[in-house]
Amino acid sequence: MKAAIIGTTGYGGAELIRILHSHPLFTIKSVHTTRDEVPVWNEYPHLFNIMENKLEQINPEKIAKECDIVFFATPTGVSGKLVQEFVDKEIQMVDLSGDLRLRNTDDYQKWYKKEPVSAELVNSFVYGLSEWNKENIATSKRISNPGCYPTATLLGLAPVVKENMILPNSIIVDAKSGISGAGRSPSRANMFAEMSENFKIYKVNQHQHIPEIEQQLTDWNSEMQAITFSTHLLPTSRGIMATIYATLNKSVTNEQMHELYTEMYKNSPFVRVRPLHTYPSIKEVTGSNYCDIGINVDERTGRLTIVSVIDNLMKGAAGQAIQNANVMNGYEETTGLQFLPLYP
Ligand SMILES: NC(=O)C1=CN([C@@H]2O[C@H](COP(=O)(O)OP(=O)(O)OC[C@H]3O[C@@H](n4cnc5c(N)ncnc54)[C@H](OP(=O)(O)O)[C@@H]3O)[C@@H](O)[C@H]2O)C=CC1
Ligand SMILES: CC(=O)N[C@@H](CCC(=O)OP(=O)(O)O)C(=O)O
Repeated sequence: MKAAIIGTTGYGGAELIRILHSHPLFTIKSVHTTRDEVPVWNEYPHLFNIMENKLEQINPEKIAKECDIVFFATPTGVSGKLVQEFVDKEIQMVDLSGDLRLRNTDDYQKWYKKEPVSAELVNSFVYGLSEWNKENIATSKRISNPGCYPTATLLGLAPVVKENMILPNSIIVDAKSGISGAGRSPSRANMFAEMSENFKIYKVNQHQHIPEIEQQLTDWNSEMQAITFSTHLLPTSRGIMATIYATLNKSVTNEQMHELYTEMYKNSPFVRVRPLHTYPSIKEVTGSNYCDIGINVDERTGRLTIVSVIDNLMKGAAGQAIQNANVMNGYEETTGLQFLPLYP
């Protein structure tokens, strides 16, 4: 299948190139920009002598004629508009932004502070949390890829929320992300001198991923209530760790909880539930599409601690986008994604 990438010069676009370049079933037909039509390696010297493509302006007619699938690695507020230029065309779409995830368009307006696209357009996209929405992804041609923090958080919480094992108002998510999560556009807050040897909290109780996480939690279990969700910036390039706390609604042992997680993810090749009393670090998934999860039941407090780690650019963005494209096309979900974590 022939693929086009829009938003190529950003970090998500670069990661899509890294995966698609060696994918056996997709080839990169065209890569797009709103800036100069220069060879990709001008923008990304690490692709010198590897990728000959020139960046091209975005021409929806031409892209739809030449390609079978288009990936939008474009900012929120941009994707929603671009997608509308493709809806009347025969082409599969995978969008990495937040524009097509929230079914309640008032929520979008409130949390993103931008004009939403129509609910009809949002509803024509399937939410691409690959592990838990496979049937819908397989029969769709339009995927709205989850946010990076929601991916780590939701994969961590799914077993206990679906099995109704926690108090509905007790979820606290303490999440941390590497700086590439903020994209490639420079900002003062993300400069080396600001971020090296530093650790910051940001968007306190205001993060735009809160309604996305709550939407999925209540889809799974209508009892679920508002969550507390805090985001922090780590002085690393990649990686997300979500440390999640929730109060159990009954007495459960560590062994029972571990069995539940292992059972629920036994058919999910990218989710690795760690053995009891071992916990993942972000470096153990860097460069790969894995989400690694460690759990612990604190018998003293009756609370569950869940640690969920991903690479924000892989399982949190481009990796999951390709996983969804695989599922959408009936390919094995791991195709072209079997990267080992890059360690150390
Ligand atoms: N970084 C991450 O870890 C994650 C990102 N996401 C989401 O994925 C999307 C891409 O993220 P990321 O790669 O980090 O973002 P970047 O800011 O790094 O890149 C976005 C790219 O979009 C292109 N772009 C900007 N404005 C327009 C426009 N008006 N029309 C067309 N293209 C435009 C730019 O390319 P050019 O200037 O060449 O046109 C730019 O390089 C975002 O929506 C982000 O929220 C989701 C999960 C994780
Ligand atoms: C580290 C960092 O700044 N991360 C970004 C993730 C943004 C993102 O992925 O945006 P959408 O999913 O909403 O499109 C943030 O916290 O806003």
